[in-house]
Formats: sequence, structure tokens, C-alpha cells
Amino acid sequence: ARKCELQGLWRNQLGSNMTLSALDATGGFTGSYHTAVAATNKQILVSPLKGVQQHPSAKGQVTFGFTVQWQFADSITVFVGQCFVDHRGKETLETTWLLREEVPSRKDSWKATRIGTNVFTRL
Ligand SMILES: CN1C(=O)N(C)[C@H]2CS[C@@H](CCCCC(=O)O)[C@H]21
Repeated sequence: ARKCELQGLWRNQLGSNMTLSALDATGGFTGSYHTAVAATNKQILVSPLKGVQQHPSAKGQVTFGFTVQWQFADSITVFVGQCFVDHRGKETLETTWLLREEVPSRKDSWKATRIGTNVFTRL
């Protein structure tokens, strides 16, 4: 069956790379995220991520979520998505993300969250 495994090296169309670890017994995983672009002009650093996936159904195209703790910005991104395998066995991760940056005060809170979609393919 076309099972879609999260473990390994993935790249998105922004040129970001991420490495996902093997799963633990409860579907938890860790990894690291290296972004090519950022909203800050600080030195970009590889950043840790933690996530969890659902147990595979018959189709094995699992849903997951993970959080990236940026090491160079006062912000956090959470991703939710699903892993798909096409008829040729090509895997993609379809994701939606929320990027929350730290703002000076609650009155700025309205402009602190960005949303986007993103597709990762195996490197
Ligand atoms: C490069 N990115 C990427 O591969 N994304 C899927 C989006 C969602 S996380 C963001 C980068 C945020 C970097 C930290 C910051 O600038 O606050 C952007």
C-alpha cells in the first residue's frame, strides 16, 4: 500500500529544508528546519521542531502537526498538514502554517499572525 512516511529530508518551494526524525511509540517526532528566507534580517539559524502525527489509516496518508521554535527571531510557526503519495510513489506534504511574531503590545496583536500554505517534496 502507498504508505507516506514523514521521516527524512524535505524541501519546500521557498527553498526551506527540514529533516524529520523517526517516530516514537506515540507518533511523536522531532526535527530541524533550515529556512532560506525570513521576515527578520538576522543571521538565519537551523531551528528545532517538535510534532506528532496520527497513526496511519488503511490509506496511510497521515495527518500531522509540528511547531518550529525559531532560533533567530522572536516568533513561532505551527504547521498542520497531510502526507500524500501519487500513483508514481511521489510523496508530498500539503501544509497550512501560522507564523506568530512577538509584538510590543496587545494593540499590535491584530497584525502579529501570518498564515500561508506550503508544499514540501522529498529531497
Ligand atoms: C521560510 N518560511 C517557510 O518555509 N514557510 C513555510 C513559511 C512559514 S515559516 C516562515 C519563516 C519564518 C522565519 C522566522 C521569522 O522570520 O519570524 C516561512
